[in-house]
Amino acid sequence: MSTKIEVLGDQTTLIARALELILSKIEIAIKERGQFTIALSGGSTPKPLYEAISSQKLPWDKIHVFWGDERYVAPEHPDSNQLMTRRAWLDRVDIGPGNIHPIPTDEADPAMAAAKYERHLQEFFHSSPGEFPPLDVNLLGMGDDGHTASLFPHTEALKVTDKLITVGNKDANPRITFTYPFINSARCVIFVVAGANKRPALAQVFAPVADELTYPSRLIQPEGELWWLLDAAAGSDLKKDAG
Ligand SMILES: O=C1O[C@H](COP(=O)(O)O)[C@@H](O)[C@H](O)[C@H]1O
Repeated sequence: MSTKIEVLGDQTTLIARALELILSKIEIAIKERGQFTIALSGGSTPKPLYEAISSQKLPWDKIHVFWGDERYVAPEHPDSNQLMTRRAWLDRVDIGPGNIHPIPTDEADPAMAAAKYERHLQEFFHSSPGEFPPLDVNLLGMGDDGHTASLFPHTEALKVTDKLITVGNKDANPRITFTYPFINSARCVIFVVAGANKRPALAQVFAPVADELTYPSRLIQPEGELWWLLDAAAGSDLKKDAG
């Protein structure tokens, strides 16, 4: 694993750097493998990034978009990560429906939806149960409690290591989420984190010793590249080079 931490001045610089990095990964992936696969994060931080991506001229037919987590709500619900992404990015570009891979939220039981998305990923990547196929980029945010995707502190989802997708839990509300081993199988994981409220959790995520069940973002240790892109409000206490 190679870890790079970049502390950017403000949110505009942070988003510009995230865009630059993603564009470089798109170019490499399409050149080397003919397509680019990305899993997106939800929350508020990535919205301007998605807007910035939507203004690029890209080979949309070669780009496949997945989500790393989703609230268990209908796609038109204001809390839906899919809705936010569609409004900020996907509805603004000429990307075909076959390239958009939303997390299903219409099963009677969230566990059935998780299993359905897992099967969809296995079909897309031609992988077998137990295999962890690599996405080109897994974009992540981090909550001020140290959660990432919908891997919340001290929840059952943190124990799931034999699946790609599982059911997360936020204040007794189900969510669908990538498991941490699946996130770790990505070629490149990019955290984009902004705001002073993230500082205490970041200090624990980068501490030499801390509990992974309390700070789930510590579980993200991909074999490939790991990038932490932080604005100064979030990251000014951190050293820029983790080796
Ligand atoms: O709950 C969520 O929040 C995290 C962080 O969101 P942010 O608003 O602080 O940027 C996000 O990564 C995750 O996808 C989302 O479901």
